[in-house]
Amino acid sequence: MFAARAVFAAGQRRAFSASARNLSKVTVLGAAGGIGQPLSLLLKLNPRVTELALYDIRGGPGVAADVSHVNTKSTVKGYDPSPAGLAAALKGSDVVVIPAGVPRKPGMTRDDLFNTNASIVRDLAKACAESSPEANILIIANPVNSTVPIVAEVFKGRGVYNPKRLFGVTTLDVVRASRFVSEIKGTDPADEHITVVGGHSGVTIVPLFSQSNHPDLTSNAELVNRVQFGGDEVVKAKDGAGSATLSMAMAGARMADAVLRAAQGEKGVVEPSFVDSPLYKDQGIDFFASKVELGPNGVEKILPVGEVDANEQKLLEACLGDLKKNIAKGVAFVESNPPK
Ligand SMILES: NC(=O)C1=CN([C@@H]2O[C@H](COP(=O)(O)OP(=O)(O)OC[C@H]3O[C@@H](n4cnc5c(N)ncnc54)[C@H](O)[C@@H]3O)[C@@H](O)[C@H]2O)C=CC1
Ligand SMILES: O=C([O-])CC(=O)C(=O)O
Repeated sequence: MFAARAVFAAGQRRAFSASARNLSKVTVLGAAGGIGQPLSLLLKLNPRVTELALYDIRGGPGVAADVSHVNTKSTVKGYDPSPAGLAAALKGSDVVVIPAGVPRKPGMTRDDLFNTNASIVRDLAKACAESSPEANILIIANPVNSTVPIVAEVFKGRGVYNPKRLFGVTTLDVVRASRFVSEIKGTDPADEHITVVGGHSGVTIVPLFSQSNHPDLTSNAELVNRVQFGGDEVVKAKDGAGSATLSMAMAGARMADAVLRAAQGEKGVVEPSFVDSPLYKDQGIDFFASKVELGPNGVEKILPVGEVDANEQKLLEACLGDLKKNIAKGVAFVESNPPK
């Protein structure tokens, strides 16, 4: 339970409103994968989850049987890999987390996953639009900069798009940034709150150290690079066996917990996320990751990027160019390959 306490502790100190709704079904699509399994375990340890629905094209019921023996109160059910199984897993869900999709191998960029993962995410989005149109949808599958716009387009096509309920999970970027800073400064990472904005790949990941406890780090190019390419470090070390799974499960569980805390009435819950955002719409960029205040209806408020220094301004410019292309690619995919 220590891990769960560490992941969920922040929320326990805050007050809940009287109208809090405390029943929460959470669905994991891709539950038998490298991320899906530890994520399902962490969700089973979260007392805010009352029903856990685990779906995968292979192995969902096995993971569910295993996790269901963990002695916390929530019920766990695994679903058959059929359209009916998927629909049942989604029905009545409050939060759907999607780590379904292939991971990188050394030498690949996240964009190299597009050809495989775009259609996986499109088809799962269609199922969500049909069976859980009002759920909060948390996208982990890469490339996040393109898969989130894919989900938005599918929902728009079905007339059920609610921009307040769609989240690209970028939590791992702030988790890494706070850990890497703590290693350099010899501090507790729990005290290091690093804002990371932009997107979730390479130069679209923009850490804003000028806004942190250590503004001097803004000129530390090695650190900036490590945050932007932290995923590559894991891909290289796993040497063909995939990408980050355990740290990602922790980050995904933290994001799901934040959404649940806000849904259950807690005020002032802020997490970073890649969302439909007004911040750079005037430049034709419809999605952007920044700090987001969560509420009972999903996105409550998108916080501005805030002041940045000259180094960060350059990073932001590089980010926006790539991001625009990644988003356009997702939108174009659904236009040319609509879900059946
Ligand atoms: N957002 C982020 O920060 C991060 C994202 N990722 C991404 O998460 C994704 C998953 O990574 P891993 O869990 O390591 O991969 P994995 O290959 O271990 O697991 C993926 C799972 O998805 C399942 N799956 C495939 N198609 C499916 C479908 N149509 N419906 C349901 N399940 C389906 C597979 O059977 C498998 O169990 C990758 O795209 C990876 O790049 C990974 C780390 C961080
Ligand atoms: O690097 C990858 O491919 C997986 C990922 O998104 C990350 O670890 O941040």
